[in-house]
Amino acid sequence: MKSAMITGITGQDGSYLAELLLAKGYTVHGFVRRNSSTTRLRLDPLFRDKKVYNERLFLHYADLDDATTIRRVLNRTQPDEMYHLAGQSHVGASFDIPESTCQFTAMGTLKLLEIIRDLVKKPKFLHISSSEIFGCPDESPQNEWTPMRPVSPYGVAKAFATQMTRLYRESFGLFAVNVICYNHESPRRGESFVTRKITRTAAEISLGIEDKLRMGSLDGRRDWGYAPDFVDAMWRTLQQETADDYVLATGVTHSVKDFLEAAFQSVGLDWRDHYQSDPRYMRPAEVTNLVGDATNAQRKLGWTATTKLEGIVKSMVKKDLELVTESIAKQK
Ligand SMILES: C[C@H]1O[C@H](OP(=O)(O)OP(=O)(O)OC[C@H]2O[C@@H](n3cnc4c(=O)[nH]c(N)nc43)[C@H](O)[C@@H]2O)[C@@H](O)[C@@H](O)C1=O
Repeated sequence: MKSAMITGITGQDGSYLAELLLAKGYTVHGFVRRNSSTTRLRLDPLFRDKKVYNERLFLHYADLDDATTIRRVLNRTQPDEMYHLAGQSHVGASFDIPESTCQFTAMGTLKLLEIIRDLVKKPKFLHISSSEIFGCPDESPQNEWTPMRPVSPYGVAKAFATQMTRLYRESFGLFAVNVICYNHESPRRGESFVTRKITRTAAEISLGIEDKLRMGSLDGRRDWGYAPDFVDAMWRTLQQETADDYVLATGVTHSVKDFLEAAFQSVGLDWRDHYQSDPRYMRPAEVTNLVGDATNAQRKLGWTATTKLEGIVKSMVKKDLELVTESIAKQK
């Protein structure tokens, strides 16, 4: 049976990917950062299955800049596939912390590529890139050949890592893939991203424990897909004979305002009664209208994004209503 290593296993995509690979019979390893909390909520369902937890799921401490530990663990575990999903992924935050964003997202990826280049048994490597590499592009929709014109420190870091992944494929012969992911959401999305912030606050307002939703610009449009669809495509990319780059997107955009309206409507509220503009959430530069062309993924992987935004909003609001209700009950 195959084995895989996942960086960023505790995140939204990492947890869905771990589930998918375990269901396919893989042994799954994950790198996790050491901190004082051992709570890993998104992996809890996997930890509860004692057979999986004891025999096929292994977590290893290593920060992305700890090359010695990463090399040692990779030498010991010898995975067939490596999915590199970790890094500072908040675009807004990258304007406040550009150095650490580049250290982990850009240099962290280069370090992994360097380690793999030296391994005797080289795993197939996937780098999760981002539509942020296109920034404000001249063409729409964007594909794998659209020039990179990033407008955030995060986008610049991802552009560097994407180009390095291509270079290690073309110059050093690694099986190295970029998946250029447009926004992808789910009930496991981090609460500081706009979709989850909206669904969480809509749930709180409808249950009477919050009144206002403070936000930045509502004008941006996003090509929003569903995270479990995206991790399925990630797995497919490493089952191919040759490595390539793939845009993963739905090809349809909606505005932040559309999302807001849909989420509030689903709990019977009008967002205009609760929305408050807050300059803290405005960014120095915005990508306004990114939309992806996933033809390459469709043709080579047989993949299309299946879940529509309406279904994503509903599933997120439903989960947040459950979570907020639970936390209110605990406080009583
Ligand atoms: C593809 C790409 O996708 C994601 O990056 P993002 O598109 O920046 O996602 P977001 O949910 O932070 O913002 C979406 C939009 O919503 C606006 N917005 C308004 N008010 C708030 C607000 O209060 N919070 C946030 N976070 N955004 C706000 C914000 O200005 C922007 O126009 C990451 O996964 C990234 O890793 C990635 O690769």
